[in-house]
Amino acid sequence: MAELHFFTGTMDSGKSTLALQTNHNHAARGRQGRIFVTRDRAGQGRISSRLGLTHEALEVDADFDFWRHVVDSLTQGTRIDYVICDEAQFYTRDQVDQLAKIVDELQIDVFAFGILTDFRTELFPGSGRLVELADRMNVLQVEALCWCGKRATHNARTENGVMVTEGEVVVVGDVEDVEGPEPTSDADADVAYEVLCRQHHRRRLTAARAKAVSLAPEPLPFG
Ligand SMILES: Nc1ncnc2c1ncn2[C@@H]1O[C@H](COP(=O)(O)OP(=O)(O)O)[C@@H](O)[C@H]1O
Ligand SMILES: Cc1cn([C@H]2C[C@H](O)[C@@H](COP(=O)(O)O)O2)c(=O)[nH]c1=O
Repeated sequence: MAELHFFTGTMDSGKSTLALQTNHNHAARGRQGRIFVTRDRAGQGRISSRLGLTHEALEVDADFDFWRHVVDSLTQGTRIDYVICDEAQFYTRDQVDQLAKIVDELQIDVFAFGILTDFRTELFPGSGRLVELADRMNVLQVEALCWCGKRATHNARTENGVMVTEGEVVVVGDVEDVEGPEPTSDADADVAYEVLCRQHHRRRLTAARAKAVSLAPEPLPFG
């Protein structure tokens, strides 16, 4: 029986790597796959992993109809045994419904990969629908870590090095090196991401801020 699989984890937890490994393992056994992505950091029509692997993929926009695309391909005689979907958090709820229909009606396996929540800790619509519909939901085994050493569970956004909790939901970007940039006050905000444990996300305590706080001089013992 075909299944709808949803693999999730924070940013930088290895989802794109696993997507490309999954594709490799199926293709190595002669299965024919279709690979889809939307708004990868590497640009249009590519899946890229921080381990250096990249693969071309079909770019999905908000109007793309997975069901139509797969049915048309099959009608034209193209074989499709499985479908890989990266950055699935950006898909619409309707698109995730189409993926479920592909599994149920066409018996094609779908492997979707994406982050669960945005920088405000709210579910992305596509990920929410995947949680609702997936046959199997898998949390990545390679844990990304907060600067404190605990498992990172949340994706924080920084602008000019300062954590923010308001703004556009979709801003393509990457995780900074652990300490992050020095805070600046440029008009054009430099957007980056950092993975944190829940406690440090709640307290808005990024690696850079934790370092600044720990280096602050002790208050003088007045009075
Ligand atoms: N230089 C490196 N050496 C070993 N592993 C690395 C290196 N750089 C990145 N990685 C691994 O790649 C993971 C990120 O993979 P990626 O597929 O890009 O993540 P995601 O798609 O979840 O954002 C990191 O968690 C880490 O395990
Ligand atoms: C938290 C959050 C992330 N994004 C963007 C940033 C990246 O381009 C992708 C996640 O990619 P990854 O392969 O999992 O690292 O999502 C966003 O647009 N909005 C957010 O709130």
